[in-house]
Amino acid sequence: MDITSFLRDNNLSLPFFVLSSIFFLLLVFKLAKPTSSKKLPPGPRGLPIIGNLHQVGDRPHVSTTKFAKEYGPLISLRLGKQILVVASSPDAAREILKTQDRFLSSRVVPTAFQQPSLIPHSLIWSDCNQTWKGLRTLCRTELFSAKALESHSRLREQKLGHLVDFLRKNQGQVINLEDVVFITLFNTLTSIIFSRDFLDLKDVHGTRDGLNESLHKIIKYGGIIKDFGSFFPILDRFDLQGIRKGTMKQYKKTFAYWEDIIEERRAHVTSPSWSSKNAESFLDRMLENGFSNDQINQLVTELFVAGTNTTTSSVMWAMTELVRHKEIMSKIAEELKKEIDTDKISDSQLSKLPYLQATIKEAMRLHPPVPLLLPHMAAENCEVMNYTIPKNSKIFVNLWAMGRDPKVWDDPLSFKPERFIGSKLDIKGQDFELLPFGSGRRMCPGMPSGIKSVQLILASLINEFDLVLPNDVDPMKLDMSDKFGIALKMETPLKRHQSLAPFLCFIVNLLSFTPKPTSSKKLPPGPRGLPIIGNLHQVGDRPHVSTAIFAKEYGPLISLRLGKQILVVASSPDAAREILKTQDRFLSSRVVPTAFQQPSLIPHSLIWSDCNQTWKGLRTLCRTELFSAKALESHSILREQKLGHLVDFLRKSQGQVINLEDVVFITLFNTLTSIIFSRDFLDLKDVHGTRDGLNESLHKIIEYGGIIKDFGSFFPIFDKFDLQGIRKGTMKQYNKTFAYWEDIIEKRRAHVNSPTSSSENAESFLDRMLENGFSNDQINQLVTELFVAGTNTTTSSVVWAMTELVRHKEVMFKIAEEIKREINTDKISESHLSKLPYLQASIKEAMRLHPPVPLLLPHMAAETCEVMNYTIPKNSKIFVNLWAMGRDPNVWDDPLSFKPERFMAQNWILRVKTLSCYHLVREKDVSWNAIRYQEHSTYIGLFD
Ligand code: HEM
Repeated sequence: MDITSFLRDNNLSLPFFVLSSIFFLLLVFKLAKPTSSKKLPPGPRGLPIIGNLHQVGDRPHVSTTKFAKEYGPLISLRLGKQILVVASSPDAAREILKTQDRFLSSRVVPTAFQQPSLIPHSLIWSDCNQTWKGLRTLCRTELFSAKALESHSRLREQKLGHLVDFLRKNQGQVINLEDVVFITLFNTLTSIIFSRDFLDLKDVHGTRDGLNESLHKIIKYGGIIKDFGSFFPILDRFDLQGIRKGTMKQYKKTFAYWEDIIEERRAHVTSPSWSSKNAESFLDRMLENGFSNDQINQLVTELFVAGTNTTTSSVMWAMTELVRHKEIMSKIAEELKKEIDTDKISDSQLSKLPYLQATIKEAMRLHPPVPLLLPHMAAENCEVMNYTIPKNSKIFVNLWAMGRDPKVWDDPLSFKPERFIGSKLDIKGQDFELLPFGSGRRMCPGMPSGIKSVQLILASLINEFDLVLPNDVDPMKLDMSDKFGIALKMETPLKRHQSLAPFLCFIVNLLSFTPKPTSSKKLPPGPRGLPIIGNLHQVGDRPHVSTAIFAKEYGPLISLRLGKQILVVASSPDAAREILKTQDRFLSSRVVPTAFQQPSLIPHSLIWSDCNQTWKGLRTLCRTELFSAKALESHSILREQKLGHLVDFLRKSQGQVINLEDVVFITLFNTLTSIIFSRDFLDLKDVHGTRDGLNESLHKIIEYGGIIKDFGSFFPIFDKFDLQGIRKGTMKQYNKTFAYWEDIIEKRRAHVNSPTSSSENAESFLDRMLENGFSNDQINQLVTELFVAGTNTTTSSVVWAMTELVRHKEVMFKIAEEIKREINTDKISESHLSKLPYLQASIKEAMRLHPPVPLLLPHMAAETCEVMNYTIPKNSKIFVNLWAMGRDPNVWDDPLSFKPERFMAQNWILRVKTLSCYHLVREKDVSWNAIRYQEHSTYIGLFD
């Protein structure tokens, strides 16, 4: 029957038939498409906007293991906009890495590696495209095939020989085990790639620097978990955490090490006489394949980053377990004795060491160097264990959770290599309960080389050295916690254990490993805090006062915890000396207050930079042009002129209510703007009424900078959101401020850049900055810092001193007498100051009781270090409480009295920049009010 007769027979119209057929087909299609109606894998409930961000923590392999216990082997989380799926059972891993491998093998590029010039050439971060296939094939053939491994075996053995020789020669000395293993592996790889070593085992004492430091920084950037740009794509392009920029900086430093070698070999390879048989290294092979410098740099760095850190981490974890399990170490030593009859162990002998191999598997089970694999990404929506994984989800496989799961392993937390003896279970990607190198198309291509290196290093070390814990230290008390990164490392590496001193087996001689003196020491004492917020509720709005009270109870060096931030406060001269002198090198970094964390400006900061090149350059420029004796001398006329304006103004305003703080501020500000821009910006006459315009903006910036309850800094997870609007508010005021001198900069830039310009024509500090090639951002940042740091502190000193003089008329009279006696001109000039010791003593006394920056600006510990027998952990914020010291009866007699006489006998040096208080004393009929005390100002007088 045809359709027309069917319709006719059933009394149906054609349109009705067509519509119902479409409806029917859609229904069938919908029912047949299994994924769309499925749900996301279960997981913990998140918060609005941030999702589960606050629940992931710094050790995501551990937190997701906990979630897996509650929600099952496949869970999903939401970090901002990003969906994360984590598999934590062998079955879930099999579905992801085998069944759905085709759809789930794309990559999510971590922010650090999103470098436009390099990422198109990436092996690790490309999706499974042609570039990726070509690179994997090249690496397989030239680096990891049986033939390639064989041809590199001599190199590997040679580098290991250097390590063993080095350890032998350094018996009894402090050695950083992790670093020497890293250097050995790194030099092996650079020898294969560039035919030369780049690092030197002898440099291992002391801190890392140069190439070694840059590589570790790249690895660190790559391992950043709290990468907010990836959670909130809207923020991504701003690189607010400086991850992309920081990584690129280190990349460039790294590339410079082999730039010349590439050029030299490129000349060879492209010469007409070149033949493939001449190829000496992997570099030659890349050049033969027409690789550009960017392609070479990218591949080489990826091999370094992926290959050295993971292998080092595997060796370190295995070694640590062996130190804890002497019986296993002895069994390996026996196996070596039985099977190896040569002096040196070679690649080819490794297959005879099954117990060593079992030990390595066991160490990788408990401590997989890449605990979540590298992040995979779903290229398509697809289905795993009856759940939907949406396109673009990030996917992790939690090897750490599987390795410790009692459903998968008997007695999972015990270290028992025996479990692998006689078992077919291997680490080569076929057994889904044990996948240290991954599985499927993204599996580690370097596995054959990685396994060989770990086996060879461990065998050689155990063969030559007997690792024991001296001083009867219980090895089971070693700290086994780990730290998440590109490769999982020990939180307290082996070298750090003070008591861990492995010694040579046959020559009984100590070979100790870096004992960091800090590890056994405690934090300075302090009041007990609450969970999460710590001591936040106890600090109050006047931290110099609250910490002075704590110091009375807990001693001169205390520690507090504000959220995540550790705060150390010194309140005695001895503690201050240790911080500012003895440990100055380690404790002089800065914590940038939220207000000043402005990506475009902060790299140019003088106040907030660590003691780096920028900082040194800016300090030198300021010293020469602003604060040297010559510069001070050349600006003295300006200073006296502005002071003259203030005196005139006060004379004219007799009998009126004057805000002393504001007129002093304006005077100092105009002095500084005249030095910098050759003009005044504020007008004394505007002082009546409220502050507005530039004056208001500057005060708002100061206010933002001084906010104490800055929650972003206590809870870094919130920092990026700027919930209190501190960064945004400051930037708004900055922009308003900069507008005041924008035109002046442009005008002077045209002058300075003109062909007729000469250095001798420089009229102002602005001209000097322009001569030095400063950008507008650099100028704005330095100028604002000078204003903020210089004017407010000096104003505060003047106002406090003046207030004390008003309270102590007898001191005021003595100063007046001194001036009358010593100075016989009408106007006081700067050259008169040395004749006024009592005035100077009064200023010292005011500064003792009212230090304008009572806690100094926050310092930061660049390294963990020791002060007064306590540990100050790296990244702690450090304050020195001048206010407490100035009022301490152990330091000063009768500390609360204002007595300039106490300074008369001594020869204390204090540089004073202003004398406005003196003039006010002479004009006794002027009154003032509204003195706003800057008791908790956070600004230092750079030149006070
Ligand atoms: C014990 C040492 C090593 C371990 C435990 C290890 C582990 C891993 C893991 C787990 C992955 C990610 C797999 C995935 O995302 O599914 C990986 C990827 C990778 N590894 Fe290794 N690795 C080691 C040594 C090496 C070495 C020596 C090299 C090269 C010199 C290397 C080069 C790579 C590369 C290039 C990738 C990315 C592959 C791709 O995305 O296609 N690895 N490795």
